[in-house]
Amino acid sequence: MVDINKYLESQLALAKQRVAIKSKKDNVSQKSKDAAELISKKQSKQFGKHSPKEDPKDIPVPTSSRTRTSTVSSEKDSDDEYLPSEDEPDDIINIAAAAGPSTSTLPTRTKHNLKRIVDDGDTTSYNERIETWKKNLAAAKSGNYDGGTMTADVQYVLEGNKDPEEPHELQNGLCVPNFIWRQLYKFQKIGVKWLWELHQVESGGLLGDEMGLGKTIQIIAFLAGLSKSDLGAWGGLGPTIIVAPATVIYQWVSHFHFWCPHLRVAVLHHTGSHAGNHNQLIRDLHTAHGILLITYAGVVKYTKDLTARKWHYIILDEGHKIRNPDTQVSKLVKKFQTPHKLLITGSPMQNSLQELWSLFDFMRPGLLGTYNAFMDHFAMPITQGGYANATEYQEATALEIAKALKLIITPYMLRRTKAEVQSHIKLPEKNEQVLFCALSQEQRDLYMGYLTGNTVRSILDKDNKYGDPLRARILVALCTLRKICNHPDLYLYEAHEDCDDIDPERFGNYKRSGKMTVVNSLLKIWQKQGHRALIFSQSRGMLCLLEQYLQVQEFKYLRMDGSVNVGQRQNMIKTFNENPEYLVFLATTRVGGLGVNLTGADRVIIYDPDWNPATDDQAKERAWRIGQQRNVTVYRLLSAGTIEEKIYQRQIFKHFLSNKILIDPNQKNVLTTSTLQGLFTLEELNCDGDTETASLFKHTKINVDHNSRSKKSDDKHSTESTSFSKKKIEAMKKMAREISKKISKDKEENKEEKDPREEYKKKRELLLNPPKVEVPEINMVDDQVVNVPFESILSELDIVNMHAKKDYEENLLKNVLKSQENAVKEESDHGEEENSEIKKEKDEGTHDNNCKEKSIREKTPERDKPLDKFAGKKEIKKPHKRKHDTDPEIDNVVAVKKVKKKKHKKDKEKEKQKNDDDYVLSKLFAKANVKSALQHDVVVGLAEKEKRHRIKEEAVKKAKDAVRAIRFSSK
Ligand SMILES: Nc1ncnc2c1ncn2[C@@H]1O[C@H](COP(=O)(O)OP(=O)(O)OP(=O)(O)O)[C@@H](O)[C@H]1O
Repeated sequence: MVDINKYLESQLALAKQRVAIKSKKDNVSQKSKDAAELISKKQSKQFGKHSPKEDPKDIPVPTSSRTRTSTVSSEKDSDDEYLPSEDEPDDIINIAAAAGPSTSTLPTRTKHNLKRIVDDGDTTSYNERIETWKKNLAAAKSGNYDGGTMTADVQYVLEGNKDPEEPHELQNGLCVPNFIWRQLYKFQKIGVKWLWELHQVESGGLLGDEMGLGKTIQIIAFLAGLSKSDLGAWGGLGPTIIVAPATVIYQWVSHFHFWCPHLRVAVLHHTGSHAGNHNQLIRDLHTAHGILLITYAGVVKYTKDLTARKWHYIILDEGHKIRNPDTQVSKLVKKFQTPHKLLITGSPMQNSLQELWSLFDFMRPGLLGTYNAFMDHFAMPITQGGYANATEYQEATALEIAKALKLIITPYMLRRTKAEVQSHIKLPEKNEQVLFCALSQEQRDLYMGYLTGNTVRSILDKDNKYGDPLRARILVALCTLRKICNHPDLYLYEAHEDCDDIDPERFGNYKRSGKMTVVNSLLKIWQKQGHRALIFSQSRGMLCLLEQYLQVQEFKYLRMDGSVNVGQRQNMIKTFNENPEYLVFLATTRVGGLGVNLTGADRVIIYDPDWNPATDDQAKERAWRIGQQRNVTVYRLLSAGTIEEKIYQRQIFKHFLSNKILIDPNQKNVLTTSTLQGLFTLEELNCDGDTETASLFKHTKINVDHNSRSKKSDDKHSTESTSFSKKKIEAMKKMAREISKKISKDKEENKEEKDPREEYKKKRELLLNPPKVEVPEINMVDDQVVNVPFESILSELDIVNMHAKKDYEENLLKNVLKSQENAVKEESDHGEEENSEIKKEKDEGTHDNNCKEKSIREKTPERDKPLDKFAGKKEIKKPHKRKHDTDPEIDNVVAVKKVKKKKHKKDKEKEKQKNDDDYVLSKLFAKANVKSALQHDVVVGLAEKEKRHRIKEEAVKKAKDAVRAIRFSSK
C-alpha cells in the first residue's frame, strides 16, 4: 500500500512551491508598479468615456494611443491588432510614410522598386495585352517564339501540341481547354466536375479545399470551360464578379492572364488601371462578359451600382470573411441575384457554427433554415455536447446532430485535405511545433506589475464598483498583456509616450524579449543551414521592432503589411520567392497571411497567436503548399505561463469544434472554459519544468536530449527526467501502472470504507495508465483527461509527475520492483543488442565514448548512480558525439540517433528534417530560454487523423486492386 506519509510529504512540497511562487509575485519592482499605474490611469480615462449602461457586446474597444514604434501615421491603432480578428485593412496608399519610422531611432527601410501587375481595366492596355498574346501564340505555332509573356496555351504549343483550342469535353458539354485540363491534378479535375454539376442544378457551393491545394486554378479552369462552351442563357460564361482580399486580387489577375488569357479581367479598386468612372468600368466588363475583381470593402462601396445589374457568377475568395452574418459586407453580398454563387475558403469554419450558417446563407440560402432555427436545433446542442463537462446524453445528441449536419452540407461543400491528396501532389514534410519561451526578467516584472495594477484589480473585483464596461476593460487589459509578451517597449513606450529620451541602444533590443531572443537564435541557425523564413506578427508595432532587429543584424528582408500598396504586394511576393538573398519575409498575419503563395520560404515563425486559430493556420500555410520543394518547419512562439498560453488553449477548442463538423463528428473536447481569473495570472512552471499547456498535452511534448544542451545552460527548471531514455520512462510508466493496480486492489479490499481520496486515485490511475499513449484513438489528450475538470488536472499532474520522477518515489516502489524484473531484463537484453549493433559501427568515436562513460560511472558515488537496472540501459543508449550533417562546425548535436541499416530516400529526408529540427530545438533549449515544445498538429488531433486517413486510403486502394485482380483473373 502506498505510504500515506510520503503522499502527504509530496503534497506539502507542492504547497511550499506554491507559497514560493506567491512570494515571488509580490516581488515586483517599483519601476514596473509605476508603469502599471500610469497605464492604468490612462486606460481608466478611456473607460470613463463609456456609459455603464452600454451593452458589453456593442462597446467599441477603447483605443489607446499609438506606440512610438509604429511607422505609419495613418495606420489604425495597434490595440486593434490584438483583438479577435476581423478584416485586414485595405491598403494605405502612403508608401512614403511606410518607408521609415517617425523617430530617428529606427533605421530607414529600403524602398523596393517593384513592378506592378496591370489589369485589364484600361481598354488600351487590355487591347495591347490581347495583341501581344495573339502574336506570341502565332509565333509559338510557327516556331518563331522568342520569349514573350508566357501563357498556358503558348506553353502547350511549345511543347509540341498543335491545337491550343483543343477542348476536354465533360459530360453534358462543358469544354475545358485541354492546355488547362492536362495541368490539373486528379483531385482538381474532380473539383471542376463538381463545379459543373452544381452549375447544372443551378446551385451555389463551397470549395473548401485546404489552403494551397489550388482552389484558384480549379475555379479558373471551370470559368474557362464555361467561356469556351456555348451553353445556357449567357451563351457560356456571363459577367462574373470575384470578391477577394486586397492582397490577392492581383494574384487572381496574374493567374487569369496565364491560364485564361482571352478573358478580360479588371480590378475595381483605386490601384486598378481603369482611370474613369467606376460605373463605366462595371458597364464595360458586364458587356464583355469579363471578370470584375473587387475587394470586400469595394463591395460595400459600390454595392448600388453592382447590384443594379444581373451577374452570372459571384465568387467570394477567402469567403470566410462573411462568416459573421451581421456585418454589412455579409448582408450585401447576399443581395446579388443569381443562383451561381461560389465561396472559396480553406478555413470554412473558424470559431462557431453560426459562421457555417452565414456561409451557406450566401451560397445556398435556406439550406440550413433560418438563423434562429439553426442556432437552436443545431449549433447549441453540438457546442454543448463538445464541452468536457457535457453529460453522456449531451455528447450523444451532439454526435447525432453533427452527423446529420454533415450529411446536409456534404453535397454543397467540397473539401480535400493535403493528407488526402498527398499521393497526387507529393508535398514535402511539414513539422509544426509550439515553443514555450520564457519571459525576460524585465517582461516578467512588467507583467506582474500590470497584473497587480489597478486595471486588472478592477476587472477581478467581484462587486465591480467601477461601473464601467467590463468587457472593454478586459479587452484592453488582454491587449496590454500581449504587448508585454511581445516586447517590453511596446508597453513601456505607451506608458511614457510623452517622454523623448529614447535610448537607441536599448530601444527594441531583442535581448529584452524572450520570444525575440528565440527568433534571433532561429534566424542565425537557419541562415547557416540555408533556410529562409516567414515571420508573422499580429501587430505592426512588433513588426517594426523585428524590422529594426533585422536591419541591425544586416539580414536581408522584405516587409508587407497594410501600409504596402495593394498593386505592389504581388510583386513583393514574387521578388521574395525568386530571390534567395532575402532571408526573411516579414508580414502582419492579416495582410501577408491570407491567400498568397510564399513558397520561397521553408521556415515559418508565428510570433504571436491570434484568438482565431484559422488566422494562424492560414499564415503558416503560405509556405506549405503546392510548389514547395523543401520540408517545412513551423514554429509558434508562446510566452510561457502568460495570456498567450490561454489564447493557444482557446485555439485548440476552436479546432475541435470545426473538426467535429468538417472531419469527424466523434471528436471530443478536452478543455473547459477558463475563468477570468485564469486569464490574469502568470503561471509558473510546474515541478516538471513544464508550462500549463505543455503539461496538459504532455504526450505531444517533444523531448530533446538534454545531453545536447549547452553546459552553460542556466535553466534551473530543467529536470533530470528529461534526460532519461525513452525505455527508462517506459519502464517507469510500467512501474507506475503496477502501483496503480496495487492501489486499486487495496481499494477493492477496503470497499466498504469510503476513501476521500478515491476520486483522486481514479483520476490518477487514468493519467498514469492511459489507454493508448503512443497511438491515440482520436486525440491523444482526450483519452486521458476527458471529463476531468481543467483546473484540477494541473495540480494532479504535478503530483503524478513527482511520483513518476523523484528518486525517493522509486524507493517507495521497491515492493513492485520485483514484478518488473523480467521487463527490465528484457530491456537490458535489448539494450545489449543495440550495444553490439553500435559496436559494429565503424565510427571509432563510439568506442571512445563508451569507455569515457564507463570511467565516469566508476567515479560516480553510489548515491548518484541511477537507481536500478535502467542504469545499464542508459549508458548503452547514450549517444556518441556526432557532428551535425548540415553544420559541421557545431558540437553538441542532437543525440539519440538510432543506428539503422538501410533507409529509403523518403525516410532519410524525414530523418534529416527531424534532425535539423531537433538540432534547432536543442540549441533553443540550451541558449534561448525555450521551456518546452509541443507538436502542434498532434495537439489538435489532426496528425493522427491524417495518418489514419492515409492508412484507410491505402486499404481501400488495396481492396480495389484485389477486386480488379479477381475480375481480370476470371477473364
Ligand atoms: N495543377 C497545378 N499545376 C501547377 N501549379 C498549381 C496547380 N495547382 C495549384 N498550383 C499552384 O499551387 C499554389 C497554390 O494555389 P492556390 O493559391 O490556388 O491555392 P489555394 O487553395 O487558393 O490556397 P489558399 O486557400 O491559401 O488561398 C499556386 O502557386 C498555384 O499556382
